[in-house]
Amino acid sequence: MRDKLKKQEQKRRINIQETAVSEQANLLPTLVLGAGAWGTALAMAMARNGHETWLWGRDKLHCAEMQTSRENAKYLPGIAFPDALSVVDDVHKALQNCGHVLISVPSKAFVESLQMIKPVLAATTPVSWATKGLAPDTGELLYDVARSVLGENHPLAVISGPSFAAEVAANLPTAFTVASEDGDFAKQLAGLFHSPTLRVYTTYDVLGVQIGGTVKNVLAISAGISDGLGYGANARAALITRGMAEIRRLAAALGAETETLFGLSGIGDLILTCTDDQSRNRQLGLAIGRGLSVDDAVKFVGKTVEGMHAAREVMLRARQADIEMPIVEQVCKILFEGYDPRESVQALLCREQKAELTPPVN
Ligand SMILES: NC(=O)C1=CN([C@@H]2O[C@H](COP(=O)(O)OP(=O)(O)OC[C@H]3O[C@@H](n4cnc5c(N)ncnc54)[C@H](O)[C@@H]3O)[C@@H](O)[C@H]2O)C=CC1
Ligand SMILES: O=C(CO)COP(=O)(O)O
Repeated sequence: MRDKLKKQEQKRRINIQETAVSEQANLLPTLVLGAGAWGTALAMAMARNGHETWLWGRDKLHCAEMQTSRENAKYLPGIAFPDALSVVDDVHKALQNCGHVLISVPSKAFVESLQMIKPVLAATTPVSWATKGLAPDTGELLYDVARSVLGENHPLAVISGPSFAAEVAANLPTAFTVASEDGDFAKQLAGLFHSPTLRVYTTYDVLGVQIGGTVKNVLAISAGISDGLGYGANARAALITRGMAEIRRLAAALGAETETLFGLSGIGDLILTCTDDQSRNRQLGLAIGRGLSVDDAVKFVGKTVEGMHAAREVMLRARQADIEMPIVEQVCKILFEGYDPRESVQALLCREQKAELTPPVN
């Protein structure tokens, strides 16, 4: 009886996989721009589903190495590329022939990537990105930046959620969210990734997903600082919870759905990055808390730390919206004004007494 059930389950799984692969096979290839950790892991996830995926990186030598070794030894060593993944040299040709572009570069290179694809891309090719952050200086949401550079005709989507590249590449169970105002595109994009190890949810709330994914990086720096100072588990939990209140205030002020912030791209990613040492934002905070100067901590981590880039812009958006974000404010003071992390924690503790919840007014 047990064997029969096992066989039925195996058959069901094979059927699901075959359906997914045959549906995806009808789609034109996806071009992933950015051969760092995340771009590569996402490309591998699609290719494992049988979807033809092209990976492009700006570093020609790195790309040549990947073509020969069939792995990204620089960012994800020891994990072989699936057959459906190819590393491409000619980005213009790939842009002209792909069915979808996924941008996975750091936020500081996002506009540059859009400007590169704009003149070459067919008029209605969908564009998605996995970049987390805001436009440098202006603090604009990347969705707005993409609309303004690409115009109205390209369906757009954001990929976000609690997902370390190394774990996705290693095929460990993961869930994340795809957000788009175009429901069909959201479903199609989610389908490219969805597999027995990768659950992909869809939403229309592009605003909430972007805010959660951006602010959690700044908060992960604060959690790292607190842990680096040795302040303990209570302090970390307080920072995560009060940090969540800051995300919620900013999101509400900008018009996002509160529910999104309690989903994968909000609390999910906040917990992940504030608590696990794989997070580069947390690593930066830990190094600062343990006594390194900000410059030395940046060198020590030596990788993309989006919270460092987003902190000022998040604060700018908070001031424009006239809301308080005291943890983000203290992170900015430590990162850019030379504040001692201990003074900053004191400043947070010495804030006036507040109610967590007040009774509703009749
Ligand atoms: N690594 C992770 O686990 C995750 C990363 N992300 C986000 O994905 C984005 C990319 O991060 P990672 O891949 O981790 O960074 P990374 O540091 O591993 O790689 C970034 C890549 O972008 C390339 N790059 C930089 N400027 C470029 C440009 N102008 N044009 C083309 N390529 C350029 C670099 O050469 C490098 O290969 C970030 O916004 C990050 O927050 C999101 C979720 C998970
Ligand atoms: O966004 C991430 C996981 O969801 C990666 O976090 P870090 O950029 O802090 O490593």
